[in-house]
Amino acid sequence: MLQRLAATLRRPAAAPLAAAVRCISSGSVDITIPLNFWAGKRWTSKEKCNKENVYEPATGRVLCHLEPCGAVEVDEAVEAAKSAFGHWSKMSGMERARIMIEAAHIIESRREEIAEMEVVNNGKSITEARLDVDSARLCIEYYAGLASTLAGQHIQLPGGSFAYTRREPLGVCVGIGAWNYPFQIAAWKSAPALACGNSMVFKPSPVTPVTAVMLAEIYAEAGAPEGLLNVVQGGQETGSLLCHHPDVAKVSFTGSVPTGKKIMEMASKGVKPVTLELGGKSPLLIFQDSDLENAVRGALMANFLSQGQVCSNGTRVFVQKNILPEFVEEVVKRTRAIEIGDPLLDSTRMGALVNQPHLEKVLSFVDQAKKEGATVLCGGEPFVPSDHKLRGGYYMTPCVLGDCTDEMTCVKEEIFGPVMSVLSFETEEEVLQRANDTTMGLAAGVFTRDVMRAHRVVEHLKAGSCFINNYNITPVEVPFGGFKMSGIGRENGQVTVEHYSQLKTVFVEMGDVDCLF
Ligand SMILES: NC(=O)C1=CN([C@@H]2O[C@H](COP(=O)(O)OP(=O)(O)OC[C@H]3O[C@@H](n4cnc5c(N)ncnc54)[C@H](O)[C@@H]3O)[C@@H](O)[C@H]2O)C=CC1
Repeated sequence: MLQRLAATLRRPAAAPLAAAVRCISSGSVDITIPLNFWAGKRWTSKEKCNKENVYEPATGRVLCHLEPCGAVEVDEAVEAAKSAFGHWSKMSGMERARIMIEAAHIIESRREEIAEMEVVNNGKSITEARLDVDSARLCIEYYAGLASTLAGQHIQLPGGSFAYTRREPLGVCVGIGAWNYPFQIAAWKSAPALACGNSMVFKPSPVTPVTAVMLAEIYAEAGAPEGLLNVVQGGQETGSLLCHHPDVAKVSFTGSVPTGKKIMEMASKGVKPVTLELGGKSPLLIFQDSDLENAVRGALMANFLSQGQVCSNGTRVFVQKNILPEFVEEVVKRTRAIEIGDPLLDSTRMGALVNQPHLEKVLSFVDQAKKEGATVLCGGEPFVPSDHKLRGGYYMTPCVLGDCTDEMTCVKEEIFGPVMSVLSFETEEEVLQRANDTTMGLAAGVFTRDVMRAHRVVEHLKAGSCFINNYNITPVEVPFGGFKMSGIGRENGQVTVEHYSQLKTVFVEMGDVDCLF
């Protein structure tokens, strides 16, 4: 394990390797080895043009260079996946499960190393990165468990004839990921795909190319056939080559709504099924009979995980008028206390946003909110850590906006940063109408002690993932996905098997052919 990491990273000459492996520090990592992976090996890209810098958000340093894959490399990766599909799809569910469980064990043993690389490339706190690695592992374990349960039906027909159904894999699936949960997204897509007997070519976001390759290597080390999970690097051109590829059977995408629409359009040319996990502008409803302590905790969890860069975040926090002052006082106090800084430190609760343009975009939403009449109750400013090496990092103070109204940009548009908009409401009917008044429908939450109200409200919320008295909980056994423009299909849970397999019906005649001619 240590050797593999040593090969992955080039450290400053003075740093003793063993010590450096045990405690990566922000600003100390350079990645020089290739980040593409297919047919069981890492590959450099043949396309030397359009090289892009990949940054370390905590420091603003260049971490590595990304060379996007072109048509030749995409073909090679798809070819490798086709070849692996030939072996993998013929294995029994139990045989596939054994390899997936082994991959989960390797992830467990390399938890810290993977989490550290996620932090270095993404900027989130090490505490959260560890949980993401755990979620990836659990997802692989969960689908390994389901692999041997895939089965069809037997249907008795007249005269002793019968039919049966077979649940078959689709073939080579493509996964395209966003930058906010790089390792976890790769696992959430590959685990159900592989459990169903498919192979996969995964394209991470060009902003966070590092950890998906580690997952591909882990499957290979666990005994998967060469080419089972392949990683090609690149941006929209590489993604579009994958979506249009004639040997690709399905595309599963996580990212923004505008890109999701393009993916669907491209896939439609080949009548390929898509799974789309897109953005949100989710509501969180806090009624006056809530347990206030839990409601405040829920609002913080709904807004500030991963520096607010979470698709399911409940950024429209509707608070019933009577408890608004108390709620705001407590939420602001706790937001001010969030420890911002070096994401590799255990004490840090909020790291750096993913890159400079994104930080500027989030800050401009705060400026716009002020212009439109919202009150900044705390935060919303660039943050410069005292540690000198972090001064080029992309930090901001988490922000709570008060006096918000439904028409404001901060309430209508997805900010994808640590900005909570607080709104006041009076009645259940009113808040439901306002909560549903959006083209998105990824998630929604309600805090109340009234059990009847909780279920009534949830029934009327137009969102794919609803939370009662909690928020942003994503156990892998539970389906996750959106209504309306937040997406199509689901990730996690048993239902996802249906999105990565197809049903074949076999009719069996036991008598003579009843011919009309
Ligand atoms: N619903 C969900 O589960 C999640 C949704 N998101 C959404 O993702 C967005 C942020 O992530 P970004 O990476 O900026 O999104 P994005 O849509 O810009 O990019 C996502 C991925 O699509 C690729 N891509 C871009 N254009 C493409 C094209 N024309 N053809 C094929 N691939 C293309 C990118 O290279 C990247 O890998 C937010 O809006 C957020 O809400 C993020 C995480 C989870």
